[in-house]
Amino acid sequence: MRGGAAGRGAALRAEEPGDEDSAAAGYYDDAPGGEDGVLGFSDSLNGEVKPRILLMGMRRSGKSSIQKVVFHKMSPNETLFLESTNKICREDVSSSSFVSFQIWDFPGQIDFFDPTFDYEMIFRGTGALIFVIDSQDDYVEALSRLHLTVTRAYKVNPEINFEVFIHKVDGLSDDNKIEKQRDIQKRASDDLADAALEHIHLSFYLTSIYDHSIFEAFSKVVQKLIPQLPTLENLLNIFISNSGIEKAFLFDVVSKINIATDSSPVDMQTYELCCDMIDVVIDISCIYGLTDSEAGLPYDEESMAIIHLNNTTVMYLKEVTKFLAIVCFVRKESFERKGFLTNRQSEAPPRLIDYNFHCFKKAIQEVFDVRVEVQQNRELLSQRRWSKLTVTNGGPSNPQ
Ligand SMILES: Nc1nc2c(ncn2[C@@H]2O[C@H](COP(=O)(O)OP(=O)(O)OP(=O)(O)O)[C@@H](O)[C@H]2O)c(=O)[nH]1
Repeated sequence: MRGGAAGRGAALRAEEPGDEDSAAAGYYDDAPGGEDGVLGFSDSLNGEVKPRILLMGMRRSGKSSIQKVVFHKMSPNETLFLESTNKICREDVSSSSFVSFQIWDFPGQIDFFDPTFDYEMIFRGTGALIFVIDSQDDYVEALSRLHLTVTRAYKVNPEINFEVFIHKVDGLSDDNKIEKQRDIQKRASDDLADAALEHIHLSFYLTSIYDHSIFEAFSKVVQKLIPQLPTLENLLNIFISNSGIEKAFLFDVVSKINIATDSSPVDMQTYELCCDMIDVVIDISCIYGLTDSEAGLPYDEESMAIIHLNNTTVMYLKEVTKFLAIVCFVRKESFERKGFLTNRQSEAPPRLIDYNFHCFKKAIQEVFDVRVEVQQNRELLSQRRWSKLTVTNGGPSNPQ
């Protein structure tokens, strides 16, 4: 590895979920503020509205494991010791400028008829519903649960993206995986067709926490919730075509969620290499980049790494924002191409890729600034509406 992962001390973390084990009994803790990461439903619509991703499915299907592996860097083997979830656990993920959402982990077998379970309130603010099916288990009951959940949720909020994770496929042969997916997909669509709801779209993914498939699937779920996705893709396309890059990914460094990529096809191996490179950078920086007094993950504007592979391809990682990194695959000759010459003879011209990256980073910052501005305007507007409402309802300017 050349270059270095030299970033220091930047705060980089998904918000801690709180301790689920300490949650109160019942489906949820309805104390305002939702202590311990367990939602207080009474305050669920207050504050910043973040898209909600729900993790649902049968008991022991792997919901909590998915959350722990993707967002808490838990090693897959450790999930063997996870206790069963017995109430809804909410976690805020605000790790990047573009990725900001809440994950709600549900206990298996939620009872929709339980009066304490206000499913309308939950589904109303939901962006994506991930239904996890254990592929190593009998899935007949899971499919009827999926049908019930989807139809209920759709009635309340037809905008929800329905994502089905056919999970734990690590124990299956390739043929078996395809066969299971085909069967589950067919049965789920038939159930919807029987209820005259064939227009509800379900997306299916084969996942396992023991490889990168879970990160890839989660990335696709999250990408659908990023309104700026087409802009990001466009910027990546411009960047790669002007720099001779073959493939570029924008990653959230903490979760290794791929926020966006250029429009050329993605293959699993490339994706895995990117994840490995992020791990290398963060791990090396953690060990050698921090002094004793510093805490947290060492990642900042100086973080970068260059790895020369043995097939004349170069991997190039660079910090884009506090939480995002770009990872590119570029041929050696394109990587070494120089940009324009400066007026000063003594100065070596910069690498083209570095110069173009600089422009790309600026453009991303602008997209982010617009997002912040829109959010601020929205907040201002709702504040004005709110104050108008309170004045009209009994304030001094009430004409009656
Ligand atoms: N082989 C395999 N096992 C998995 C995978 N994901 C989770 N598991 C195992 O499945 C078991 C149940 O996982 P949990 O995450 O506790 O399941 P859950 O859906 O949250 O369960 P409840 O909280 O009871 O609803 C654990 O022993 C995990 O190690 C996977 O991808 N492959």
